[in-house]
Amino acid sequence: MTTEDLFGKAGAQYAKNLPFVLYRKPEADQLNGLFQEDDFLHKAETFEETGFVFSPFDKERTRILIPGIPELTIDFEEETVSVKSTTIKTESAEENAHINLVEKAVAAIQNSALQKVVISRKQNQKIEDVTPITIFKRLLSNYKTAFVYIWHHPHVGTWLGATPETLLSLNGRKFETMALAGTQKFTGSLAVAWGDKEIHEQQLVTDEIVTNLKPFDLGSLHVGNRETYQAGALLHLRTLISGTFNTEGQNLKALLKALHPTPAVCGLPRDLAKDFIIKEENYDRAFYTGFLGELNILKDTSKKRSRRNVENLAYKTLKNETKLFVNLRCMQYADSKAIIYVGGGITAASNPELEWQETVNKAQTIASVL
Ligand SMILES: C=C(O[C@@H]1C=C(C(=O)O)C=C[C@H]1O)C(=O)O
Repeated sequence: MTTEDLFGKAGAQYAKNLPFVLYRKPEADQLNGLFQEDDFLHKAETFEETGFVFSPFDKERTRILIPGIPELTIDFEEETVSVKSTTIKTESAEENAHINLVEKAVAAIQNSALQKVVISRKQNQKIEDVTPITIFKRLLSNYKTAFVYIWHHPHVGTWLGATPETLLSLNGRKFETMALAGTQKFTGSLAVAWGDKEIHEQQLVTDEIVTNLKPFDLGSLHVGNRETYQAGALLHLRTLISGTFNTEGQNLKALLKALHPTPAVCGLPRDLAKDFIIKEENYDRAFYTGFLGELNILKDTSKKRSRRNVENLAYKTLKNETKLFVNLRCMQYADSKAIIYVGGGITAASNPELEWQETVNKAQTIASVL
């Protein structure tokens, strides 16, 4: 299918108010899409389903599935789309409420076993005369290293995002995940200094992911070096974590239960952080900080034709692949407004005003495509 056909199909689907998702994986040279012919709300219950899963932050709530095998484009080339960036306007009441909540989180960390908690908020932004598919095109053009998507379901709404964070990539016995935390503005160079707060906060995430993976039947585990990673106008600290399981066909449900929500979006210890979030945040995160992506898609992973394997060409290596991302840097599209979701990790060393500013910076990177 051509890119134009895929966009045409998505536009028609949106006009008919039927479920669909369009997405591009990080650095990929293909655009993918999945379309549903009716408005049935399918659920991902066992994680043995095939399709595209869209899961809320709260594991107890419905995880939505658009079933099937994704269509892909063969001629995808990113257009460079220029946009006049919208500037976020914040209210002082929002600022005070966020700062108070961060202060409360710091006090809870000082006075209990809580070590880190991610505090977030939503920000409404007026938009005019722009379709969600146009916003998606702008995200594609601005965030080449991100997982970029537009997801629509008539019973749920329209969500868009460009997330820098992989939750889990699983192909046969091989897996990859990452610890991403710590934020500063990108000002032209990756050679930046990081404070102790950010290094500590990110190390907590790495350690917790490794601890949660250890009970599985691992063949190997590799924890990469901590590196500075650019996500649009922001920089983060990132550690890639990869390895193999001893057998194929891991219990995906159990793995996701172990990994999600990571301390990058919830906190540590997980239950204490989650209780704090549910009790204190005072709004519904819905799909923000949940996860999304391809579930159990059969992929041909055989090596490209070479002299050595030419006689083996009859034996294609078909493996089930799952590629899930954390739903960050995202927004909900509603008639004339975008609801942008942003947060940041709080530790004992957090400065409440700086944490507020971090959420403004994050909202601003998303608003730059509106
Ligand atoms: C929670 C968000 O991002 C997470 C929190 C970060 C931080 O606290 O510095 C950085 C990257 C993400 O792990 C968000 O973007 O809304």
